[in-house]
Amino acid sequence: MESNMEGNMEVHIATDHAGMELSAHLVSHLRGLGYELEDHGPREYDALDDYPAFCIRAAEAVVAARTAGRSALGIVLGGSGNGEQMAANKVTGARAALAWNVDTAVLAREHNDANLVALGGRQHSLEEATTIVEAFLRAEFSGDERHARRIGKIAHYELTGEILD
Ligand SMILES: O=C[C@H](O)[C@H](O)[C@H](O)COP(=O)(O)O
Repeated sequence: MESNMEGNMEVHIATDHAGMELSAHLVSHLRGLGYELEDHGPREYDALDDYPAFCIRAAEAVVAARTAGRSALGIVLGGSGNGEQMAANKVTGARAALAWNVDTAVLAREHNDANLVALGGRQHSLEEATTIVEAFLRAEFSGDERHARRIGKIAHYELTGEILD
């Protein structure tokens, strides 16, 4: 049974240069709250770095942990969060949602069972982004049949190429 209790939750984080300040802040803040943080980089600031590898590695780690039965969520950061979300969503089993306020973050968990959140570091203050991320990590999937059914249709297409109406 998954639990979103801080002490029981792996959080995989990745960014590019545009989200590095936010990433460093979140790593330290979330560790302080008791989350088990794994930082997928980058290690050093490089204004010409490319987000796909960092985000794909974080998404792979989230999917692997959840497949192994562990509680895990991911955070991918960039200037807008757009490309980071796209990259993470190329990993089979990843459901990365771009959140821009607390509501979209909570709905991503409650309705879409998102396992990663994407955020734009250039779109929020550190405080606002932290509030959004915390809301995402604390929210839970509702489990409602209609939401599970819709997520199932996405997964079915991902795995088979068949579109279910
Ligand atoms: O979707 C992509 C992200 O927002 C990137 O962080 C952004 O494109 C990086 O922009 P730049 O290379 O101009 O710093």
